[in-house]
Amino acid sequence: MGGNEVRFGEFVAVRRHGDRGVVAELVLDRPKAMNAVSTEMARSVSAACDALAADPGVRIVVLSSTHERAFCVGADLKERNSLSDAELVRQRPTTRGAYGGVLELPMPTIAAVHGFALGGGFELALACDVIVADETAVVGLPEVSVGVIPGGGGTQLLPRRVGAARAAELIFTARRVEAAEALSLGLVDEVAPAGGDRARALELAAAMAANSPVGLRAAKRALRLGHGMDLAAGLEIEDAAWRTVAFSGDRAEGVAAFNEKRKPEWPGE
Ligand SMILES: CCCCCCCCCCCCC[C@H](O)CC(=O)SCCNC(=O)CCNC(=O)[C@H](O)C(C)(C)COP(=O)(O)OP(=O)(O)OC[C@H]1O[C@@H](n2cnc3c(N)ncnc32)[C@H](O)[C@@H]1OP(=O)(O)O
Repeated sequence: MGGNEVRFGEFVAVRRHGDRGVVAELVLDRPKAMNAVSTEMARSVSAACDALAADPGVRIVVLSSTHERAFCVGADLKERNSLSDAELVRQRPTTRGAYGGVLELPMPTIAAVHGFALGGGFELALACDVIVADETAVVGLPEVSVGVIPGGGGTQLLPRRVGAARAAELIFTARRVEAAEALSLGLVDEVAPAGGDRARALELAAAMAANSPVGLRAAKRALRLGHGMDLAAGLEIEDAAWRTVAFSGDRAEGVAAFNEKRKPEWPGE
């Protein structure tokens, strides 16, 4: 891939975009296996997420793929075929680290999906806040067709996106959903022209990254923690998040910049 990137193992890279690299792109780069999530790949995704979460200079993360026909095809079924039961159990915390790592990134995340995003591949996208697809995207949770269940958060994240009944239909039928229907069902949030998912995701990321990094992270906390709560409890979550920005340098700079009619220079604290 070249350019300004940091590699995490053989199959994952992080590239930085924008002035001061405020947008980080976490790139799935295992083209020989359509980005199937092996133990090694999960370890690398987990390590990349740990590094991004700890970097205050990263305002937005975009999850993308170098494979021409796939975002990610899910768990590595070849590797799984060779694992003993004990090895499968031993391997799960590593894979959990990858899915939990993406889900728990403290800054807004955008998945750029083209081609196949199936099983654990779509679950990685579901762990992001926004999913930008292109016209070639085909998404789904086919796990029950191979004798397992969506084990990367899909049984919990999908209903939160499309409702319990539609999530049940999609998981029980194991069917694949093409881009136009995926958009109509709310499985993805935008559909760009074929080949345009990454460019659109980076464009969206740049627009978000122009805003206060403190505000972005506090708003994500409120959205994530409050989702599904009753209104009173959710408002308490919002109040707690508000307190983390109310006395921040970003708030002072944002208000001053507005009144001085200039672009803010966010201190990020
Ligand atoms: C959020 C917090 C949660 C915390 C808990 C987290 C716990 C962590 C553990 C969970 C991990 C996720 C688990 C997940 O839910 C389970 C799964 O993902 S099961 C797998 C689901 N995926 C699939 O079923 C897709 C399988 N593949 C296909 O259907 C087809 O390959 C295709 C993608 C539709 C493409 O079809 P074709 O174009 O015809 O191409 P081929 O089929 O010939 O494939 C090309 C080449 O790629 C290999 N390949 C494809 N998919 C996989 C795969 N999943 N694993 C390994 N290899 C794959 C295929 O074998 C071919 O290889 P070749 O034969 O050429 O060597």
